[in-house]
Amino acid sequence: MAGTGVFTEIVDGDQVYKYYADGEWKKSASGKSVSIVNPTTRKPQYKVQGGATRIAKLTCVIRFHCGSIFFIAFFRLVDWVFGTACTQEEVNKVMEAAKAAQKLWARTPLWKRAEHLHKAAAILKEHKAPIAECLVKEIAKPAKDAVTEVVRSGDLVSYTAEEGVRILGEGKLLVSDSFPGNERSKYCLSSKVPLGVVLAIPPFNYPVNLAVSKIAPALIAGNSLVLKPPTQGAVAALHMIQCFHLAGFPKGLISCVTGKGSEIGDFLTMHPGVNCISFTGGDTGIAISKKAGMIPLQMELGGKDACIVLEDADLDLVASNIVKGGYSYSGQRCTAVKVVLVMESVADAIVEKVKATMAKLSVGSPEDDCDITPVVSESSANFIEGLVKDAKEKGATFCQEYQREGNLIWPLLLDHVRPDMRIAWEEPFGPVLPVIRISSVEEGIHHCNASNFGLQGCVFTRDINKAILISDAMETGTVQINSAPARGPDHFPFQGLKDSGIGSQGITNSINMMTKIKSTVINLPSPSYTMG
Ligand SMILES: NC(=O)C1=CN([C@@H]2O[C@H](COP(=O)(O)OP(=O)(O)OC[C@H]3O[C@@H](n4cnc5c(N)ncnc54)[C@H](OP(=O)(O)O)[C@@H]3O)[C@@H](O)[C@H]2O)C=CC1
Ligand SMILES: O=C(O)C(O)COP(=O)(O)O
Repeated sequence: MAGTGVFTEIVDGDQVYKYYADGEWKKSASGKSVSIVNPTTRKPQYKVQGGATRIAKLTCVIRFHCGSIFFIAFFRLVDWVFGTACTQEEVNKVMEAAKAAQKLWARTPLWKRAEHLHKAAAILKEHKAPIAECLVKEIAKPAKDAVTEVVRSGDLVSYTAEEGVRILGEGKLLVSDSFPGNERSKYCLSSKVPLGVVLAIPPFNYPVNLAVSKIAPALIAGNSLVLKPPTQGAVAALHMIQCFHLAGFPKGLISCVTGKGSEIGDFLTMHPGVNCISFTGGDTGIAISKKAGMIPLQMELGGKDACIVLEDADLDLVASNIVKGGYSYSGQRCTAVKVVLVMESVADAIVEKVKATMAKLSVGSPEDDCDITPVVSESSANFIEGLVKDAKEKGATFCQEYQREGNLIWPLLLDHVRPDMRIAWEEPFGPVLPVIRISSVEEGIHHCNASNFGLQGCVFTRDINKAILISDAMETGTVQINSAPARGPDHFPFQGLKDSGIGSQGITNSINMMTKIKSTVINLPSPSYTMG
């Protein structure tokens, strides 16, 4: 059970989860806590260190009632000065400890770093049940998917350890005589060295998996790591961190500070002690990339993944992929199918097949492992409802009746969506999927490329030549042929173009991204040619 057994020390007597710094679980001097609301019951479930002060709450009231930018800015400033999440002093200490620990860790043999990671992976998997329980309660992830997230995370950590040993164990030797005008008198040895302190900020929908996808590459490459988990999902992340603690990593190497991103985020992302930021989330990432200093950034942001369906597609395969891709975890995946662009001649058939498959989806609580569960927050449900209302007003065809109870929204397919509707472009992050009927492949590609996002896309056709041409024309980081978009397997490259991100994830790419190249050049007194 969460917070018990090996996890007892991570929670205090008042049932507030502690933050993790310098190898210890601590209570913040802020003396405040933030409640994590269970999306299903809509009641407070857990508490973590940090939290909104009265002033922050007042800020919201004033924003609501008068909306004055001046008042908002003033109260935000007051709020910032008085501090609400883990305090700035605590963050400073975390950064100092991370810097010191990193110097020693970088001198730890690679195979030993890998051993630690393998140990953490095994502990993580051993404790999958309490961590999955947190995912169910904090983010309403269906019970089986919650367990899968933890197991997948353990596998990711182990694979990263193995991959790190392989790719970091290799360097390059360059010789000078390949460049015009040079003799073979210089040998350049280049290898990958750590960046320093990596700041990891994952989103609510994979608080464990998208945390370890940053933690493991950072650590195997010899960096230290500071995690700011999403508030919704923080308790699952703190349990995961305890697994790393139990694996015996040196003090200060890994830290986890909690508190609302809106309050603690700027201080963290602009902290001079941070040498790299790996962020996954929404538009916040765009703002961070403008504020962060001259450090490497890995940004995985939103998406509006298009599914282009040609006349010759296997329609049953298309329908099952649209339902899986559009509605898994209630559409709260950056890689969810977010718009279907189907050729008019097969549109009726596809819509009927999708409707029939959707009718089999169970709707209810994550504890019952339902397919469709409540979305993460009331504000998210309200946002989704706004998109649905807009589509209704503008004449979309509702394939099912719109239903909502609290944060639970029944899966909805909207047919005959047109480009003037918000749902054609915006990311609902919920179980609502628009269908746009197209009369040519070019029209589909044009819609896909007109989006400000460019994460993934997919195309369904039996003609591989057409599929390749379409894939090449789509401005997205990945195109799936005959399958719905997906990030995994986790060693595949994963990247977004345009507003969907900077850099590339995937185990190998993340390890490389969290290192820099260091060269040592040996200058010989006279040219030397092998076997010469
Ligand atoms: N491309 C990808 O791989 C993925 C993209 N996403 C995108 O993320 C969005 C939904 O996730 P969501 O968690 O709501 O995204 P957010 O961008 O709201 O939050 C992501 C993380 O950033 C933190 N944060 C918030 N404000 C700041 C700040 N000013 N500075 C630093 N950190 C901050 C959040 O903390 P807190 O929770 O405390 O606010 C959270 O940990 C969708 O747009 C989705 O498409 C989601 C998953 C994967
Ligand atoms: O966070 C997300 O939404 C992803 O990175 C998608 O992961 P998935 O394709 O494995 O669900």
